[in-house]
Amino acid sequence: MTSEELNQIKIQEPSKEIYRRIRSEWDHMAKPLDGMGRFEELTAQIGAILENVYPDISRKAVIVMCADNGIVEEGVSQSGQEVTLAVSSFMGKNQTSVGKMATRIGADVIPVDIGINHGAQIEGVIDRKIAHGTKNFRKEPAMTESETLAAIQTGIEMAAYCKREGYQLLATGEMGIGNTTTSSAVAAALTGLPVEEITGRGAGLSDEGLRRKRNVIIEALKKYDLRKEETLRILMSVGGLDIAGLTGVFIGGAMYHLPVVLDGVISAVAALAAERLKPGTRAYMIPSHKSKEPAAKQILDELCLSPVIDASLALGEGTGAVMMFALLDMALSLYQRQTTFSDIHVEQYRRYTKTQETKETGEKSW
Ligand SMILES: O=C(O)c1ccc[n+]([C@@H]2O[C@H](COP(=O)([O-])O)[C@@H](O)[C@H]2O)c1
Ligand SMILES: Cc1cc2nc[nH]c2cc1C
Repeated sequence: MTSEELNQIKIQEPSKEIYRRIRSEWDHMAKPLDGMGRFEELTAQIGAILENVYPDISRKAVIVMCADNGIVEEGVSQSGQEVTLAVSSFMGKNQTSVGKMATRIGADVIPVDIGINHGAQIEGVIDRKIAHGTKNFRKEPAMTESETLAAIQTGIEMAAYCKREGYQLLATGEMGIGNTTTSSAVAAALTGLPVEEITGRGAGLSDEGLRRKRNVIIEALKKYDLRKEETLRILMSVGGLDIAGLTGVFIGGAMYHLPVVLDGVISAVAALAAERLKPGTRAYMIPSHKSKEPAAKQILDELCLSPVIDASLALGEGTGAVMMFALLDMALSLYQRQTTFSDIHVEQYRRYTKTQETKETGEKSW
């Protein structure tokens, strides 16, 4: 994919009419007004995206982008790159955390090798390797422009594949040692927020390691002199193949009308990159949780996405998004098998306040 081809992609809005109808259906149900809280809004958004007043989300998949990061050489993570291969190999057998959680609720895990630093073909992992990991961004840009665009294209193609396979709800996940460093660097460059404020300990790091991680990012941001609006150059310089791949999954979700549930900080950074590259993509994003990593809250605020789970999760792989799958399943099962006020012979509750009136008309601006 060329940057020109990326520029030409058009994102349409989800259906406001279906959104309004679903909000109104929730109001007919025998329950307090807005009793299902944020889930009324989120299920309406899912229906609007899938263009169905009674959306079916029985087929769900989490696309897990697996890749290595050259910056790990600088001691920004507790382990080495070999752990990416080790965990990804188990993921191919559905034996990591996300596999266990997804199996429990009948969702599929689709691991993608988009850049693991190893030559082996991994059983159960889709081989879309673009490079054997990225370069060490302290010394040179993490990726070339064509690698970055190829990673975005891979993500878009994975969303297209899921659409063809009949999935109705996607989630983003990743596995890659060092990717909280790349995520914090991309987050700082996209938002202009101070590195100290948005860089955490990732999978686990000593005080000295955290100081080193912050300094490496500060130094790189000076070196590349990135402007907030240069999304592609930011991804290339200090990002990763997994982040760029997930950026593509968000864009693909919007192109093929599939809702995409975010996971943790890496997903959130990719979501912001997607919205910056293709404004309007945000309307297809479903928040899940607020990661323990400090950048997550700031990025979600920037996207005006409000997570429903606040449990200091920091596992990655798409685990928090799969938890959200279960919650959405429950909310929709209630909606689909609804008992209405007329079923129980009680008059429907009315809306009185101004905000309630807005909800009644179902006005939604994405
Ligand atoms: O999802 C998150 O918010 C999250 C927060 C901290 C760590 N992780 C996971 O931990 C790995 C990155 O940690 P690190 O310390 O190597 O940058 C990577 O494989 C992520 O899936 C994930
Ligand atoms: C073991 C392990 C599993 C992971 N899953 C996602 N990130 C991870 C990081 C580590 C270190």
